[in-house]
Amino acid sequence: MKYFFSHEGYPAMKRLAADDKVLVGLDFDGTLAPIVQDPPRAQMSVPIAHELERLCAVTPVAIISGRELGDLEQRITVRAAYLIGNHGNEGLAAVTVDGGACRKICAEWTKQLRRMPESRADDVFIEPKRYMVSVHYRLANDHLATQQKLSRLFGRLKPAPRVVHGKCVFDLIPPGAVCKDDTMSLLATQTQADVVLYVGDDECDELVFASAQPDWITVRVGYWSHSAAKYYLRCQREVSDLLLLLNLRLGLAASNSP
Ligand SMILES: O=P(O)(O)OC[C@H]1O[C@H](O[C@H]2O[C@H](CO)[C@@H](O)[C@H](O)[C@H]2O)[C@H](O)[C@@H](O)[C@@H]1O
Repeated sequence: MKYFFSHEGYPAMKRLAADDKVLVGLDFDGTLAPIVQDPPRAQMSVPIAHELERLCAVTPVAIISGRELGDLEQRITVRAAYLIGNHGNEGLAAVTVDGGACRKICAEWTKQLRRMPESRADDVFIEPKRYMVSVHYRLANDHLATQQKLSRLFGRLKPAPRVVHGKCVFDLIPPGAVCKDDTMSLLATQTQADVVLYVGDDECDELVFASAQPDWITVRVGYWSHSAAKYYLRCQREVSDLLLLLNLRLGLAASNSP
């Protein structure tokens, strides 16, 4: 993994030029918004919101989140080409998932989990969504022990979920539902982009990094030695610098100057 804002990141920056069609994929929590203890309080900083608005005006931007679409819409007030919830299961016409079946499975998992005494702890929060169930444990004192306890519970769920581990959260994905890797690859084909850039920070985003085409520019927020991303940013605050750079490269700054 190379630091994006270094001479090693320069070839990637150079590819982000105004005469190419650049598709920008962005994750929300941990990327556009800093991680906070209380999920409803997550929001973009003013510089990030400002740069994102400018970027959306010049190039197709896809914001892909594990959040529900309605939740995401309240946090993203700019007009992005694609606003996608539940990792891709909401907001993208090309994804044809059986919503009714997913909802039934998620409701069933929620019921099963709520019946298990181990998941009723105050420090575990079950967030049922339409296309998946998220189980949060940020408030737990012992993260490792809680992770292990929850993983054992998930092994008892019927039907068996696909489990994706985020930041102090497990996403339980029903059979047949898509994840961010499927979503990004679909978008790259659909938009016929010359250059694809994807920025994210957790395990769902690692699925995109790992399945990316060799020429995609993949950027992880926060260094992790096992990451499949080519580049990293040191911290979430650097996302605004990346967006600013994109806006400069894509020519918006020039066209806005008096
Ligand atoms: O795909 P993302 O946009 O990264 O969404 C993934 C999950 O993000 C949210 O949870 C995470 O952020 C919270 C606020 O910072 C934090 O408290 C939590 O511990 C993180 O896991 C969101 O609440 C989930 O619904 C998303 O699935």
